[in-house]
Amino acid sequence: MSTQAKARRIAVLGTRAVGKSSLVIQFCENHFVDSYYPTIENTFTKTVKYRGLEYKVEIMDTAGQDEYSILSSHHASSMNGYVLVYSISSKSSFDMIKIIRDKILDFTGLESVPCVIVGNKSDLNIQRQVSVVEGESLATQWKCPFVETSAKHDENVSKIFDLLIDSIEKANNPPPEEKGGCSLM
Ligand SMILES: Nc1nc2c(ncn2[C@@H]2O[C@H](COP(=O)(O)OP(=O)(O)OP(=O)(O)O)[C@@H](O)[C@H]2O)c(=O)[nH]1
Repeated sequence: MSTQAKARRIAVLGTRAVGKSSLVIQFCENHFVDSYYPTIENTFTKTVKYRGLEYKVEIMDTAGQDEYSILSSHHASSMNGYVLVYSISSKSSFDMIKIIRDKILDFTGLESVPCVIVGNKSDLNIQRQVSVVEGESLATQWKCPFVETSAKHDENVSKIFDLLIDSIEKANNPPPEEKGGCSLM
């Protein structure tokens, strides 16, 4: 017998042409779009199973942001979690996710939010401008997961959403804090 799926809202953010739509389309519709059509805004829904529970995930694919574009309060505050995408072949797209995260924190007034850092286009290794170590150290700094993906080759795409749901659930149900010195035997 299945219980009702939990609803979770996720925004996919990053600068232009890093592959946000390609990742979402690969995840939800299992194909890769080679051509480039700038997105205005699209919402996709997919039911995923995670740790035996069903989640109805609403994924908002946004228009590419830059340092000047205003992140709407809709994108920034009504979400359960965020996918922050850069392209491994673009250093400036990596710098942009730091600006976008700052904007989210400003909007929400929180010190941290559930997010996953995604270095997309891992198939373009020959054009790499951002090392794996740079991605990993940002993730360590932000205490969030990091994954390199290829929407083109369908590598690690579903992992993005597993990692993010895991982070969202951990943020919603934090493990009980260890109480210093005193434990119940
Ligand atoms: N080689 C390679 N190309 C990719 C990959 N993902 C996306 N692309 C290509 O990169 C271009 C931009 O992809 P989109 O998915 O439209 O990028 P976007 O971030 O949604 O772009 P905006 O809507 O402008 O913000 C397209 O030509 C894609 O085919 C990938 O993993 N590898």
